[in-house]
Formats: sequence, structure tokens, C-alpha cells
Amino acid sequence: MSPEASAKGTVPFGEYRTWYRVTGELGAGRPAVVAVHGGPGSTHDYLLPLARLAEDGWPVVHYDQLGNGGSTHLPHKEPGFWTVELFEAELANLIQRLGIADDYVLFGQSWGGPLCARHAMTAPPGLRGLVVANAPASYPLWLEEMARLRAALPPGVEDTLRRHEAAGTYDSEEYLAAMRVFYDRHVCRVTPWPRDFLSSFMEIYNDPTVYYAMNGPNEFHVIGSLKDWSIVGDLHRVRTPTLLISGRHDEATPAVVQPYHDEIPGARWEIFEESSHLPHLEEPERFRAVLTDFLKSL
Ligand SMILES: N=C(O)[C@@H]1CCCN1
Repeated sequence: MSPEASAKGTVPFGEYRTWYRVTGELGAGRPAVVAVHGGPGSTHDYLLPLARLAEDGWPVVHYDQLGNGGSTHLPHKEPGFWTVELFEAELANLIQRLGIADDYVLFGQSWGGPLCARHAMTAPPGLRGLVVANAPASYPLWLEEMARLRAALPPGVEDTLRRHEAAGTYDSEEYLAAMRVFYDRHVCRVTPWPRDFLSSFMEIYNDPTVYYAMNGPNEFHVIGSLKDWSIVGDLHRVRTPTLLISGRHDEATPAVVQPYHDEIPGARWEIFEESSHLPHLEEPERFRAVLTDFLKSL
């Protein structure tokens, strides 16, 4: 079980609200670790195990990005409303509003990885460290790797996926069953799925506004506004001590993560051999040791 929150609430973000929770005590000596979830359009729930860092003195901030979870939902917004810049502004706003701008670390998982990298490129003086976990740097490269992983699925699965994608029948039982084959291999190898992951998974589809607008119906069929987006070639601007994390069986394959290692000076990369997209849930003890070791090095 993750430790109880020491505070919960929302901060104003323009006319909207961003929901957050804090575990531990902000400003008590160690930098706050801000957990930035993926999707976009997911929620903080599947990252809740990071709250245990507070037991070792690092306060942890979780938040739900605009459009889902405890933050303002906007199901009637045009797809073009949901932009990278919007979520960059929301993250900067949260950091300022919580009073942690002088001393914080970012932990960005999946989509949260490039979002945090973009934040780090602005060289905020209080950013002490950056963790980019299971993250794309280029969506075109992501899609190349998705094609390769799909082709390696058991016989018939890829054909089923293609047939329903051509028909747009993403909610058919047959498509969902084929999708689950991919997810059990490359998203979460723990079965049954941990409760925290299931919570975020269900939240995505309870309000798929953001996920569908920017990503698409699932992890491997990315047809949303991010499908051509890339920060490859800009990552050299990250000058923050950086830890890269990915799983050997991760949908964020080594090829997907490689640009971060190539471009961010001194970036350290840990690959979790028994994990896919969620090492913090698939190898929790090793994950905690690797992350704590990095935080202590800052
Ligand atoms: N869940 C996520 O954030 C991933 C990133 C690339 C496709 N979806």
C-alpha cells in the first residue's frame, strides 16, 4: 500500500483546476519529486507507488493533468485545444503554485517523459534532477517500433488488430482481446494488473477526450495529434542530471529511448530486465533502489 497523502487539493490553472496530492513534507530539506503521468489523458494513480519515496525523506507530488482524474474535465473542447504547450504551462504553474520551484526533481513516465524533458530545456534554476521513464522522444520512431512489436505478436493477433483498425471498431471484444495480448507483453507483465494501474487504465476510457485527441485509442495505434511530434535533436538542451529508465520488454523499446541517451549529456540509463512499461510495478524493489540511488546522487 502507498502511504497516505499529507495534503490534497487543486490549484487554479487559468479558468481550470489541476488536482494534486503531496506525500511527505514540502520544503523540509529534500527536493520534491513531481510525478508526471503518461497518456496524455491518463491519471496519477498508476504512479502512486512512488509515494513511498517520502518514507526516505523525499516529498512526492502527484497530479492529474488537465482533462482527467481530479482535474477539470473538458469533453467538449476541440481536439486542437489539447497541445504540448498547454501541459507544459500546467506543469510550470503547478510547480510555482506549490512553492517548490527552488528545489524539485521531475519524474516523467511515458508521455510525461518528453513533457518533463521540454520543461528541463528551459533550464529552470530549481530543477535538481530529471527522470525520463519508459518514454518516447519521437512518435514516428515510436510507431516504427510499434509495427515491429505488433509483427512479433502470436499468429493472427496483428491481423485482428489491422482488421478492426481499418473498420474503426476499437471497442469490439475481439479487438480488445487482441489489444490485451500486446498490453500483457509490453505494458504490464504483472497479472492480474495491479489496482493502481487498473485505476488509471479505466480512467483513460472513462473520459478518453485527451487520450484520443493527442494519442489515439491505445498505446500502439497512435493516430492523434502527437503522431508526428518529436523532440529528437533538441535534447542536448537538457543540462539537468538525468536518469533514463526502461524495461527490456517495454513498448518504449531501447530504440525508442536511445535518442535521450545519445543527446542528453551524461544521461544514465537503467534497463529493467524483467519489466515492460511499468518497472515501478513490475520490479518494485529494484526500481526503488535505482531511483533512490539517483536521488541521493543529486
Ligand atoms: N502512455 C503513453 O504515454 C504512451 C506514450 C506514447 C504512446 N502512449
